[in-house]
Amino acid sequence: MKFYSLFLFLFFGNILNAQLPEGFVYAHEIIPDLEVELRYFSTNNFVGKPIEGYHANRLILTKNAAIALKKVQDELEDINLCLKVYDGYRPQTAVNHFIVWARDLNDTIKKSEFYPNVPKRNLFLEEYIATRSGHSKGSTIDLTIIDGNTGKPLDMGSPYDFFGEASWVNYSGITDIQKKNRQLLKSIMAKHGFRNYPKEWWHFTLINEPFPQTFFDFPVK
Ligand SMILES: C[C@@H](N)C(=O)N[C@H](C)C(=O)O
Ligand SMILES: [Zn+2]
Repeated sequence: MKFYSLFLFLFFGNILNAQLPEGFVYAHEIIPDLEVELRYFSTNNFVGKPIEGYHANRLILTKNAAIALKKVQDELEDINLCLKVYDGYRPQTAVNHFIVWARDLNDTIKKSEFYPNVPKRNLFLEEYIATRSGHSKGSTIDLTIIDGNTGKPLDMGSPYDFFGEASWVNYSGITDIQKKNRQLLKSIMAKHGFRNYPKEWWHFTLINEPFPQTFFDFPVK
């Protein structure tokens, strides 16, 4: 029976993955209980609109990144915590949408929420958003930790995609609990092969990423 289930999983898994480039998976195939809220598929992001290239709330990652992330999730579940992912593979089309949005300096509808202290014209310059993003290589993830019972995110001292010093990993103006939560995320991700981006506590890249030179541009659907 077990063999039969495995056969079905591999067979249908391969059909589902057929639209994805070799080496990519839907993260739920590897981590079925992963919480995913792709912010760029929604209006709850720094642009205030759904971002081009995102057609579904489906997390796509390289298979290597998904397997490593599963180990993080398993370890967190042992202490009644879980991961919540806000972004993973990001098509270049989406990055191009950010670039076009950034040129319109009059559109600051989400400034007070996401970048109150950084001039819009500096968001790329100060490296809060990249014109060629690691996300497009498929092994970079934006995520936080949530409570296993309530589903509430741990307090990280600043919200996801808050661009500014308060989101720098080593920012000193946060409480000890917030520092401890950031360190927990950073250390458990490091243990399973991910390095953190010092300006964003939520942004991690698999150190041995399989496509270090390739920026993909297939849609998220
Ligand atoms: C936009 C933000 N979530 C992010 O991922 N920033 C980094 C620098 C990127 O765009 O790759
Ligand atoms: Zn990121």
